[in-house]
Parts: sequence; C-alpha cells; structure tokens
Amino acid sequence: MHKGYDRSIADYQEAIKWIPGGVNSPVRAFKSVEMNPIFIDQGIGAHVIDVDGNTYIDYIGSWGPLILGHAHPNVVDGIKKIVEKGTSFGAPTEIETEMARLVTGRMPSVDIVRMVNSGTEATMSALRLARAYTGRDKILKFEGSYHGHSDSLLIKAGSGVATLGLPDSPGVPDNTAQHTLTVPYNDLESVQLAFSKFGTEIAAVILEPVAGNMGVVPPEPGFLEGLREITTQFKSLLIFDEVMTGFRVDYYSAQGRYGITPDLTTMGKVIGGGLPVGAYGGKREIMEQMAPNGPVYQAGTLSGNPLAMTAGYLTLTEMTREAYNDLEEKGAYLEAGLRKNALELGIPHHINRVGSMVCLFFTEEKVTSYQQASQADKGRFAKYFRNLLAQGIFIPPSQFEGMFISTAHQKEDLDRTLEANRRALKNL
Ligand SMILES: Cc1ncc(COP(=O)(O)O)c(C=O)c1O
Ligand SMILES: N[C@H](C=O)CCC(=O)O
Repeated sequence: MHKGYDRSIADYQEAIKWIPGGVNSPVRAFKSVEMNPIFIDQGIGAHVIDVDGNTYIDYIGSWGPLILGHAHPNVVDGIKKIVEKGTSFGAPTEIETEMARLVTGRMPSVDIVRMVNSGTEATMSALRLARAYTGRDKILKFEGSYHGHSDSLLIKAGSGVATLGLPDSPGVPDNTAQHTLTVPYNDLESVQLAFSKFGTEIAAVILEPVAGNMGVVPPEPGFLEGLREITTQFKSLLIFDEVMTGFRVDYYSAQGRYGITPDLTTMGKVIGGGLPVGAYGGKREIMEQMAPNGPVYQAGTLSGNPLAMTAGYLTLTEMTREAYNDLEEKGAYLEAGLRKNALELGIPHHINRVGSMVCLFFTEEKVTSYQQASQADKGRFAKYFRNLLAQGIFIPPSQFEGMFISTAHQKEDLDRTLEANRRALKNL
C-alpha cells in the first residue's frame, strides 16, 4: 500500500526556496509528468526508498551508473577503505593507472584514456581535441542526442532539453552554435549531404552509438558503418559518446557490440560506480596532443580522485561476461512481457531495447529518430508514469529517457513490474 507523498511534497516546497526549480538537474523535477518529485532516502540493490517510506523497484539507477544496483557491498566496502586514506591528493595515485589499464583493455579502440569528472567534461574535451587535431571548427551531431551541456553540444539536444520542450538554449552564442550541424539520427543520406557541403570543415561526427536520450533508439544496420566510412573519407574524426552505453550494453561497450572502431570515445556513468566521473580516450597519436605532452589544454582539480576510481574499478571488475549475459536475459524478459501486455490490451506502442536499456514508446510507429520519438503520446506517458509510481515502480519521468536494468534486479522484481505495467496500461 502506497503511503502517499506528504514528506516529498514538503521537501520540494523547501527545496524550491534555495535551489533553481528545487533540483540540481532538470529532469528530476518531474515537470513533464506533472507531479511533485519524490525525495529519496536510501537505495538497496534494485530498490529505492523515499522519504515517506515507500519502496520502489528502481529503473533509473541514478541515470545509468548503478549497473550493480544501489550500495553494492563490494563497492561500498572499497570506498570505505579508501576514504580513510584521504579523498583526493592532486597528485598521481596508482589506482588511476590500474583504472586506465582496465578501461583501455575493454574499450577496443582506446589506447590511452584521460579521466575527468563528468560526461559533459568528457565530450567537451573530446571536441576540443578533435578540433585541434583536424584544424577544423564544425562538428556534426544528431537531433535528440544529448552529450552533456557544453555550448557546442546543446543544440537540438535530447534528454531534459527535449523533455521540457526547450528550443536551443539561450546563452549559447550564435557564433558557437553556427559550428554545430545537426541531422536526424539513423539518416545516412543527411550525413552525406552535410559532408558534401561542409566536408572539409567538419572536425568530427559525435554520436551515441545507441541513442539513449530520446528514449532508447538503436542504430539501424549499416548506420555506424556508414559513419565510419564517411568520416574516414573526409578525414574527420568519429567520436562515440559512450557515456551511457560504455560498459552498459556489452562487456566491450557499444563499439564492441557493433564492431566499429571510433577515433575517440567518451565515457562516464558506469565507470564511476555511482561517483562523479567522465573520461575520454582513443588513438594514442590523437590523445598525445593533450597537455602536458601536446598543446591542447584540459585539467581538473578532482580528476581521477581515488574515490571515483575505486568505485569504478570495483564496479567494472564485477561486470564479467556472465553479468552481461544475465542483463541481456533480464532485458529480453522485460521486453517480451511489456510487449505481450500492450498487445493484449490493444495499446499502441513501440518497444526499443539494447541489452539492459529499454524504452516503451506510446506510438505505433517504429522509432528510429527523434522525430519519430517525439510523435509518442506524452500525455499518456505521464499518466502511465504516475500510475506505475503509485504501484511502487520508479521509471524515468520522461518519454525521452530509457529504463536501466541492473544485475540486482531479480525475476521477482521484473514480474512485479510487468503486473504493475499491465494495471497501468489498463488504466490509461
Ligand atoms: C550520452 C551522454 N553523454 C553525455 C552525458 C553528460 O554526462 P554528465 O551528466 O555526467 O555530465 C550524458 C548524461 O548526462 C549522456 O547520456
Ligand atoms: N538523460 C540524462 C543523462 O543521461 C539524464 C541525467 C540528467 O539530466 O540528470
């Protein structure tokens, strides 16, 4: 029995006095699902408990990092041990090298890697490097993709920007925005066209190899291969933004799953095990342009701090090949159940899934781009979200975000989710 939201409502009233919109990242405010956000007190495995004492099966997982679920004992123990020795030194530590060795061993295209503190920093730095390396200014990104909130990348972005229906953000100077070209995801013809006009000016194409910020949208067969060919032909760099997909969709990330070798890769989320992190890496020859070896500058007071490195290292070592097989099975089970319910109840729907990233769109059309994702019935989604929450199921509060399954989710959690999903669909 749900205990209501009284304390969350009171907490939000207090928060909005001191924090813009009451939240430190916009989608958390639950605006598009038209309700008060819930305030979380604790996470245990696949579950979170809110301040009113309601327990939820959690499919947000802190927006992807918590692939082992909340407060995994090995990660918690590791952090406790390391914190006793100090939190950050501003000098190299051995764990940074161990982490770099581990990450490069499992990111097929990455020879060397630099740690930063967020995915936003990772993509911003990778773009600066690509521009410096090629001597070109323009970049090409895809509509509805989100690569963090740096100026060049906040153009036709997905995630919270799409959720709130914002146009391109005020505050991004025109002379920055003019260097960002945008085309629809999965549309190679538009990429060709952009290259036929601006090919020699484009420093890089940046993309989520599985788009996860317009709901979940997998690459169509041939799309990633086509991008690799075009960028090679025009001597532009191909940047895979694996902040979300990295160590999430496969033991060897999306680039391993699809067998494509980008020039640069950005990472975040899972590699921090729930602590703030980002990273970028790639071909040695390109990465050696970074200071102190080369002239391209990027730095960070807390970059590579031992807490994030330890949490990330312990998370990645738990994520064996078997763990990814387990996630694949759980994902397939959930997908099949969601589809069965929607079909039996005659609800127009489309489900996209890659591994443990799943999205139920309230549209009958196949979703391969932001344009199609945005046709989904957002009002219906909001009603569905509120109904699921009242039944103790916590999914992302937006049609433009995907659900994340963790190794902590058990079959019983998935079954309870499917029963709740059936009731929510019936009540639409
Ligand atoms: C694909 C992708 N790139 C970049 C980012 C930015 O990462 P962060 O929120 O850590 O700055 C995110 C998520 O926010 C993301 O999903
Ligand atoms: N979709 C975003 C990142 O992946 C969600 C995180 C946020 O905006 O708080």
